[in-house]
Amino acid sequence: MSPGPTTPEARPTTPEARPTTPEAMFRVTGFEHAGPDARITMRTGDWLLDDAGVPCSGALGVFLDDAVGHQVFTTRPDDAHASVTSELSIDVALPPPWTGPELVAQGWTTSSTGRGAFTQCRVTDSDGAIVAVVSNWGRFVALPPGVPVWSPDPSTPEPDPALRVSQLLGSRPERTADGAVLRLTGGPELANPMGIVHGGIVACASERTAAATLDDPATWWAASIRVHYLRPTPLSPEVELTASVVHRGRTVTVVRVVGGPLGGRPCTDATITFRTRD
Ligand SMILES: CC(C)(COP(=O)(O)OP(=O)(O)OC[C@H]1O[C@@H](n2cnc3c(N)ncnc32)[C@H](O)[C@@H]1OP(=O)(O)O)[C@@H](O)C(=O)NCCC(=O)NCCSC(=O)Cc1ccccc1
Repeated sequence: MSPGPTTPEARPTTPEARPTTPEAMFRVTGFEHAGPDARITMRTGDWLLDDAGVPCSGALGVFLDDAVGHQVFTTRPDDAHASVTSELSIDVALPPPWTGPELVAQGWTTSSTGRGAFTQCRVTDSDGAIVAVVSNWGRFVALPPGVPVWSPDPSTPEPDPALRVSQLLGSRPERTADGAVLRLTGGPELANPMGIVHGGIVACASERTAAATLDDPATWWAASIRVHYLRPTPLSPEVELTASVVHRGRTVTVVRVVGGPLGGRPCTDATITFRTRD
């Protein structure tokens, strides 16, 4: 069945009407490095909420991709190189909601080669409870001409704090006979500095698309999100994410989400595992 276009939202802008960034949308700040270790924070707020007002694991995508991705970036061989996420594994240890006002990711480099690094981080909430454990196979790539070396900009203005995940992504998934589909119309707010869709945005959109296949979403939470980034996801034409249910159990549901440009080759292949909230 071919779905119609998903419901578009107004594109998030900042109070100054400047385009925002994935980091500003999801309140990811405080990039700190001390030797081989990293510390990054995400404030909690409405940007963690789904349309029903329930916090969702996908909203952690940008934060967690940055936490492990920035760790790879800092080990790049020189300023002529950047890094990309090749495979991201997010294990969410604690069902949401998580205690705010902030979540803290502490990361490290587990191993590195000339091609990239395997990095990991552990995320805690403001009670000190472990929220997630994350791994990343990151790869060095030549920095495209004209792209400056990435430096997180804490001065980027943030959009309206009342905006929830689907409003920040700019669209909602639709359930289909086979699963669910989400179409990202793709603006600069979804991109990383290299102009491709941010890996954390793909992780978030994949989890949101997978959740749309659930019969009673409020009774489930995404306990793991694993994304293979097969090739860069371009911002245009629109990006289509298609979810299909691999297994629908009583307490565990596994959903596969494949993403890429509409009508084009797949760029990402994600597996999301939902568990019941009991
Ligand atoms: C490089 C590798 C990871 C591994 O590749 P392998 O499998 O060994 O390589 P293979 O040569 O077989 O090529 C396979 C396909 O890949 C394409 N391609 C390869 N190299 C390049 C290149 N340099 N540039 C452009 N395309 C390249 C290549 O043309 C081919 O596609 P085709 O068949 O022609 O259509 C690749 O899978 C890839 O780019 N994945 C996507 C990663 C991604 O988008 N991650 C998420 C965003 S990261 C993020 O947001 C984090 C962040 C946050 C904030 C700030 C900064 C960062």
